[in-house]
Parts: sequence; structure tokens; C-alpha cells
Amino acid sequence: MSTILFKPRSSSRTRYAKERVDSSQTLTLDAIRKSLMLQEDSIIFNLLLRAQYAYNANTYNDGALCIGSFHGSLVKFIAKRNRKAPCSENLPPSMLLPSQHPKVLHPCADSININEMVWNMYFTDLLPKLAKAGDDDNCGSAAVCDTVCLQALSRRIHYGKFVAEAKFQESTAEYEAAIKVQDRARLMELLTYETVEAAVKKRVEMKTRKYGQEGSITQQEGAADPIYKVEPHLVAQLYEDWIMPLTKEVEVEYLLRRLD
Ligand SMILES: O=C(O)C(=O)C[C@]1(C(=O)O)C=C[C@@H](O)C=C1
Repeated sequence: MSTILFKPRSSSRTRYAKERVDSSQTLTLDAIRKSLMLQEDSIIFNLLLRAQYAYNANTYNDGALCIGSFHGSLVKFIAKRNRKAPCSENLPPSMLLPSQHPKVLHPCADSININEMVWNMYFTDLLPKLAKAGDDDNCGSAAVCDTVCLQALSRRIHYGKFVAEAKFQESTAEYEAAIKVQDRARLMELLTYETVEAAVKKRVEMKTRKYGQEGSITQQEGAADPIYKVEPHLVAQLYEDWIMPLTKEVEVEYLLRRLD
């Protein structure tokens, strides 16, 4: 997991001479919100997978592993390995032509990375509430699930760059005025939709209720006192306290640099 926080901004505006944002592409807020909605499913499923294992404190022991030049915990080892490219030398060459994705983001997007905050939030706040206390000898599985959860959360939060670009394209004049004076509070105000946030919270709680109920699907209908693998309110709270605020943080950081 990367530990780079926001790249320090130089006092003079950074120049991006060659790359240009392709504004001819339609990047609509509706389409982006649909993607955020689909990402809820992978976040919830991955949290459910992690919740089946106990906390397993040994997974996070920084003195546990010493493999070659690597010294650290099992979860850091797995996260580091996952970040590297898959072993492509073992696979046949692709039969597909490389896809030509249009460049929709301003190049400043590459300088925004809040993975360190995502990592800290996951291990200090979320995981202790998600996993049962104790050990069940599943350190390896716990570490793999943690890594996949972190990837899903990081992807969703950094999707804020696309949300911000769509908003900028839809109301350019308003955003430009705030960006020119680097008004962070005004940007936050412009990009916040309280009714959307309330709907997101309600939806993720309902999804967790649906996907996370113990017992087979056929037994679940009308169950009097359902038991949940993950407390549905925990996921709504996760969205309220962390996922949406961090997404907005990414949006603001992107917009502040959008005219560079
Ligand atoms: O849908 C948007 O407009 C977003 O910016 C995304 C999001 C979210 O993280 O879900 C964040 C801020 C808004 O207040 C509403 C929702």
C-alpha cells in the first residue's frame, strides 16, 4: 500500500504542457453514480468475506516476517505483492488489442493518492469492529481479504476524481470561480449533495441486510430474528464517517488543481 499522501503543491502553479483533458467525451454524473453504486456491492461482499475470520492479531505483527529485503507484517507482505504486476511471463500473450480509453481526467489526477488515510482508517477504525476478536488460525486468509477490501475501498474513494471531473464539466463557471481563489470550503459546499448521501447510506444498509443474512436464501424470507454476518448499520456508518468524506476529500484536491 502506498504511503504517499497528497503531493506537496508548489507555490507556482504546476504546468501540464502536453496532456490535455479530453472534454469531448461524455462523462456524466449519472454514469459515475451508477459505477459508485456497483462498487458498493464489491465493498459489501469483501467486508462479508473478511468478517468470516477472526481478527487474528498475528497478521498485523510488524516483526513477523523477514523475507529477503522485506521486513514487516503478513498483511503488508501480501499488500506489497498484490501491488506488483501479476506474473505475466507465465501467461500466453493477450489476443485482444490494447483498449484505447479516452483520457478524461486532468493530468493532476496522478498526483492525488490518499491510500495512507484509507489504510489507517481500515486498520484502526473499521477492522476491529468488523472481525470477531481472537484467533482462528486464518492469518493468511485474513490478510488476503484485508488486501482485497483495501483495494475496493481505495478504488471507490479515488473514483472521486471522476466525480469531480463530471461536476466540473457540468458547472464549469461556478467551479472555476472557486478554484481560481483556491476556496476549499466553497468547493466542498458545491460538490456536496446531502440527499444523495442519505440515499447512499440507506441503500448500503439495505444491501448488507440482504446479502449478509445468516442462513440460506430460501430460509431467509420472513426470518423472525435475522442474524447478520456484518451489522448493516456498521456499513452505513462506514460510508458516513469515512468513505464519503474521503471521496469528497479526493474531489476537492482534484478540483483545486483542475486549472493548473
Ligand atoms: O454523487 C456525488 O455527487 C458524489 O460526489 C459522491 C458522494 C459519495 O461519496 O457517495 C460524495 C459527495 C456527495 O455529497 C454525494 C455522494
